[in-house]
Amino acid sequence: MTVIRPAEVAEDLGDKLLRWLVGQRFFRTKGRVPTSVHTVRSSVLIDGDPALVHAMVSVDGGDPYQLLFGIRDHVPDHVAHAVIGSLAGRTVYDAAADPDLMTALLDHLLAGDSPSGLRFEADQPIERGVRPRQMGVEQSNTSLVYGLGVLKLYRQPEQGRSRDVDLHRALAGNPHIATPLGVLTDERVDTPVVLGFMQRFLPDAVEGWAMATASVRDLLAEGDLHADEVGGDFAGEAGRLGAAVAEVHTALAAATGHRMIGTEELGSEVDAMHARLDVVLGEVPALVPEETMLRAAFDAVRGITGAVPIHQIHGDLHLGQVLRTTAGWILIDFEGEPGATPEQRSVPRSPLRDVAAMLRSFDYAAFHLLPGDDDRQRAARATEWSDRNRAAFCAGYAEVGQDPGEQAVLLRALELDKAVYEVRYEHHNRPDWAAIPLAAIQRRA
Ligand SMILES: Nc1ncnc2c1ncn2[C@@H]1O[C@H](COP(=O)(O)OP(=O)(O)O)[C@@H](O)[C@H]1O
Ligand SMILES: O=P(O)(O)O[C@H]1O[C@H](CO)[C@@H](O[C@H]2O[C@H](CO)[C@@H](O)[C@H](O)[C@H]2O)[C@H](O)[C@H]1O
Repeated sequence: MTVIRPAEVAEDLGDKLLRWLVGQRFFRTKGRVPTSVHTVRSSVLIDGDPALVHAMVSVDGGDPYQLLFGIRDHVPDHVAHAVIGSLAGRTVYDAAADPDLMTALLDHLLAGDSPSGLRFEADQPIERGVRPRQMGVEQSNTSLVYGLGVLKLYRQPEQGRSRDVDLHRALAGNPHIATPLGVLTDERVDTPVVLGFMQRFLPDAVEGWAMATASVRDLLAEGDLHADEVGGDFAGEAGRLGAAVAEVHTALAAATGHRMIGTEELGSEVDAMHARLDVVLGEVPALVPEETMLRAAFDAVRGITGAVPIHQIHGDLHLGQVLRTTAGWILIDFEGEPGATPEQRSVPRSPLRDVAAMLRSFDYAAFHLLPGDDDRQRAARATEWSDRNRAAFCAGYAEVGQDPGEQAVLLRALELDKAVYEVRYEHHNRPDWAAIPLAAIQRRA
């Protein structure tokens, strides 16, 4: 009789696994057809029917993905959508979709001393036997809600330390983060890899992006009223968000250290902005007419005479990374700058970089309904919304931290640098939206 070889489930599934992976949001090797899978390491966490296999699987030799294979003789209806293929008459599927196996997974981890080489270090007591549900949001990882906690499994975990975990732990007790509850580590390798992070689940959380865009929609639906007159005005929230971001910055500076930089280091920042622009100009011809203006805005930073503070910041702040709860604004996902190496992400930065990123996000929220729309009145309303909320955010920030308006030259350069990044991001990922950052750059000419 043919048997399943747990250590080679990925190889034995072969093309079926590749086809499944290509359809997953977390699969990053888009644009070319993958051809091979290789199990870097694996452990059988549960043997029998069902079985659970944890595997780190490399595709075409790239950084491994974290996969959880469920294996059953007969799959119940509720996991039918997660089937990857069959082997030796048994069905193999994505176990993250199976609450029974995910209940068993957490219990296995909490039991400790696991021969599987997976270790869960709890920051707070965690209840056992809780049946989870998958978060079910658009996300690049996989999150499971276990009662009061949400466990995020990193689908393509980074080697070495996790910035997300380290900064959350450094901020433990801060009211503007989701409390860290525990960390899942892979100890089958010499340098442990963080595979998962559990944090307090916030059942009443609403994403800032959802709130902001609902407010914009309310304004655009009104012919006669202004931003401060419509029901869904967001400026109060924008101000509170600014204060929350400033509080987190102050706490990060206190917990992880801060220092001042002068002309020389600012000059290196400017060089980096030019280098990023060089890349995007080569890829997106529509940006070429803005080159002179952009370079002048970057070079203006060389003229800043006073010292500028730097410390650890969020690094990827936008309205999709902030949640409004009944207790206030929460910042999530401190993984840092997307696309950057772990070393680049851990470099201390000006907190204005986060401010600039959030200001860009207000512009996105304002204009996301308008690409391809040349109705001047709607564009004027969107501009009104953006200006009002950007100003409110900065005013809220200034109540707690340094007034961003006092560093207008640096803020402008950072905002344009972010918009250049966005032009490239949209060009590759959401071409319909490329007009949003491009128009913002053109407006600031
Ligand atoms: N602690 C939490 N409580 C409630 N919802 C959360 C929590 N953390 C994240 N979320 C929700 O899950 C989404 C994805 O989370 P995120 O950490 O950004 O995952 P990813 O890195 O996979 O994109 C968030 O946008 C938010 O809607
Ligand atoms: O996946 P991440 O959250 O790390 O960030 C990436 O995707 C973001 C889009 O979801 C993208 O953000 C851009 O679009 C947002 C609206 O969807 C907007 O609020 C941001 O200002 C804009 O940068 C982010 O750039 C990208 O890295």
